[in-house]
Amino acid sequence: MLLFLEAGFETPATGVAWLIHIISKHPQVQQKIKAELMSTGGNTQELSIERLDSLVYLDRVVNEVLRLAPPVDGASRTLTADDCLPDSGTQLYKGDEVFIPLHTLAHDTRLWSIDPQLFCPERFLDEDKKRNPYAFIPFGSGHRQCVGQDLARFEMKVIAARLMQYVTFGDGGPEVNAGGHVTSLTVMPKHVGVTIQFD
Ligand code: HEM
Repeated sequence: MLLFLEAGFETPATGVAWLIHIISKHPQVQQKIKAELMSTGGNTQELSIERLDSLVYLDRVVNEVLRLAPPVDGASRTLTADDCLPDSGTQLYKGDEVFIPLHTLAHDTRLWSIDPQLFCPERFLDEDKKRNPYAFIPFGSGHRQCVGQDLARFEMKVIAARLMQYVTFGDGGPEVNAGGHVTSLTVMPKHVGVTIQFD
């Protein structure tokens, strides 16, 4: 239970902080989310499961936030048997700990067609749809992958949709909204300063 609280509290909160920081610098992305909300329900404020499911552009935005700024930057595995890496032939031994750099994979130019430094939700629709399956694993992979990932995506999507129904975020300027990062349990944005306009 404690693990669930520890693993499940800060992570989506960090994801939402990154989302607000990033979309504040991309007004056109906010306009597209708002347009999608209008086209799927007009002025109604209700966010049913069906309506949330139909917000496919918002899914791409959440994915792109998790790719550009993954709240967890790595996972690790301990080898239970000797093995070697397929391409390089590097020998690994039982008991070795291997670090899987989730952030690095998500920013490796060899694995992405569209510049991975760019915030581009459309990449999940276009060129990068057929990417290497391990290029984007913000919740890890395999049988120890994050058990809370559906809940986390749902939380981020509901919060983003609700916010976009009521407000538009503006960039608070190069210093207060400088981003950067600070690492504790998660990798959080260091400087988030946005303006909030009520629509
Ligand atoms: C954006 C939010 C989240 C991110 C980025 C995230 C990321 C991760 C990552 C990278 C791992 C390690 C996976 C691996 O080793 O392959 C993990 C494990 C875990 N996560 Fe999440 N997580 C998030 C939200 C949540 C939530 C909401 C919960 C629970 C309510 C949760 C519960 C757990 C648990 C219990 C584990 C350990 C699983 C195991 O060892 O079998 N996480 N998470």
